[in-house]
Amino acid sequence: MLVVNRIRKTIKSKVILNDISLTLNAGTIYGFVGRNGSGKTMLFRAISGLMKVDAGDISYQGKKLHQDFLVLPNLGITIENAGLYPEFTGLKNLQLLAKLNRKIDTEQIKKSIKRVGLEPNDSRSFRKYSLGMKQRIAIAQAIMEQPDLILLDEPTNSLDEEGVRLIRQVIREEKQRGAMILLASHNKEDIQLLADKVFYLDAGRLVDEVYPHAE
Ligand SMILES: Nc1ncnc2c1ncn2[C@@H]1O[C@H](COP(=O)(O)OP(=O)(O)OP(=O)(O)O)[C@@H](O)[C@H]1O
Repeated sequence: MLVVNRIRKTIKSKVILNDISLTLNAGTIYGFVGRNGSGKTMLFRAISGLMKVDAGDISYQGKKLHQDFLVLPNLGITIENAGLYPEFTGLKNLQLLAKLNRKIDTEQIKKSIKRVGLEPNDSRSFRKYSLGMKQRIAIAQAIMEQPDLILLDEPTNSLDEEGVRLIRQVIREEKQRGAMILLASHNKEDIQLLADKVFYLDAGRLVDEVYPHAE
């Protein structure tokens, strides 16, 4: 279980996250919606541990972030530019990242690349990838270690129709595997089709909890 307890964040006197509390469970997809700049990405950064909050706390399986661990363990995330090297292939990039945790081997990395519809042995460097391919490899990286918690920020952005279908299927499979998934998206269909529960953010505040199939 992930518990976000009254977190606040102010940057340059602007309140970015305003007293946000959430209790989230495994095997569930949570949708986060709201206008540009409403705080979805910042909330994900706070939950992952990439950004410290000014007040409140975040705990996962009873352990506190920044106290018991620096970043959440067993976390897959697409929000950052994943730190991929432009000169290396997608596979080589993921192999380098996988070395950090030493949890998976090349076969498992290749499987993850295939799952998002890319060719693991593609010899092109990441620099030459199209926007959609970059998006796919970021998702492959987020899921490759079978994390318990997956944070996806606009995962279907810049994907073609087939890519959107495929990535939605991957997200469903990850849920079935038991992962907790946080999904920020401006794509209404993503939210309606995938989310079990939806939170609405407005100017850093969690204003509403809405149900995706209500409309
Ligand atoms: N590096 C930064 N430094 C200062 N303020 C920032 C920074 N990044 C984002 N912000 C501010 O934080 C607020 C929340 O931004 P955030 O990126 O979380 O919004 P979002 O809901 O993800 O938006 P979008 O729908 O455009 O992705 C905005 O007011 C934004 O200007």
